[in-house]
Amino acid sequence: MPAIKINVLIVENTKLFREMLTELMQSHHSDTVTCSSGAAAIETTKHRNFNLICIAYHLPDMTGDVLCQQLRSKPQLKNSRIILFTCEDNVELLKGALLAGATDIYNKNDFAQFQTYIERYANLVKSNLVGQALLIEDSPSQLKWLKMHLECTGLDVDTFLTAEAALDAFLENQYDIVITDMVLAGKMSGLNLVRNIRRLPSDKGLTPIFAITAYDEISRRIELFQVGVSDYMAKPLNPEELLFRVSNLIKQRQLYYELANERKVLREMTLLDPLTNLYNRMALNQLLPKAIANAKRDKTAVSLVLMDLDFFKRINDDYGHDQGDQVLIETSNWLRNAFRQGDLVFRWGGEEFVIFLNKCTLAEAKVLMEKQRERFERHRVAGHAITASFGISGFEDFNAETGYGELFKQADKAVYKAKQSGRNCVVCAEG
Ligand SMILES: Nc1nc2c(ncn2[C@@H]2O[C@H](COP(=O)(O)OP(=O)(O)OP(=O)(O)O)[C@@H](O)[C@H]2O)c(=O)[nH]1
Repeated sequence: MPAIKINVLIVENTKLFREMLTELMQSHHSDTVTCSSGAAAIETTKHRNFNLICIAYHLPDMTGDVLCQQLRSKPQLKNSRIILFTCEDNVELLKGALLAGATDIYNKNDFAQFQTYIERYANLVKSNLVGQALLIEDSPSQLKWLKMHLECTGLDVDTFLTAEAALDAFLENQYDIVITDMVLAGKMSGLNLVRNIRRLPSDKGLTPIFAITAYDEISRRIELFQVGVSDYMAKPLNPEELLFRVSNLIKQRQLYYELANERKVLREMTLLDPLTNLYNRMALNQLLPKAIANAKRDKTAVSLVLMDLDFFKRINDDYGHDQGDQVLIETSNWLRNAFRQGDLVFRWGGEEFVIFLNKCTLAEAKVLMEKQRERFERHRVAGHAITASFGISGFEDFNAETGYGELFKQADKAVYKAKQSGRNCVVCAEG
């Protein structure tokens, strides 16, 4: 059974477009009602709720934004998605429609875009989640209601009225998400339950926690995030929003596991540096010659950077080896997130890193590395002021015999020059 039934109201007086929309909605098994005027839509929604309303901007008796405003004022349609359709690109008109309460606006001439939107919406609504949820709520009726909605998505749900009992279950079992009210029946509050979970070592402590609260004030929200909840919603809960948010958290969690597993496999293959989790020298020897040969074949420019931290030995000598390690770890985390997909970052050894920049000319690489150099200058790394020197080589001449070995040699010479020139600078190889 799908978690949420899609009820659609289509307000459109052009027969062809009305039929196109109806067909699309029915292909996703939604209940569809059609009207051809604003007045008919107002009448139809007198006592009915729709979670999706599609309105043509030009209706025989009113414009779509006026109808949108009237529908929005009905309490049962407060949270509906209202989509307006127009053929016009008039910015003021579009702005007015959003102000009137439209969720989004689609151009009638780009039906494919709307099809994609509906597919995504339908997939999310009907998504079959696989996982185990721990649900804690002190009101038995609310607990039953929440359990029913969560189970409709495919989740297995264990329920508890108190945090104490829930925590015992949490320690014994493997849950993909914890959904908890903040005010609970026992002595332990929802906040304390979150604190207890976050304190746990290992992956258990990272389980997504979704908080439900009766009080939606800024200070409470900040408090929730501070103790470590992943997301929250204030009562009264809208089941559709709740399920989307819960589904997002579970998918993020699953993605995290997939990445963690991938990393484990790589480490086992001894391609990752154990301290920084960056690719190591062995990975470099496997990946770089191939990447450079591919670039040559595709005639795309690439650049190779050698980055060497300046006076790194002093950190070890003055603050200890652990602090030195922290600097290396934080530097690696920076570098890992600093470049585009397709670029590769390696720990070459000690405090030396190699960065392969795909589809990047020497001039572009210089600008990028200048930014990284400034970043070191501006921000402390693991609490320490440290700078770095960069040597860059690149190839744009695709007929030349230059391969990985030559590029590496040139970058190495350039970084040597950077060190000789006083460090904290970027030097490009002369070719
Ligand atoms: N903490 C820590 N230190 C390391 C690691 N690998 C290498 N080192 C240290 O890194 C230091 C590198 O020192 P040097 O080669 O003199 O380089 P530097 O002090 O950065 O000086 P310049 O490169 O000339 O600016 C040595 O003291 C190594 O022991 C590591 O994994 N962790």
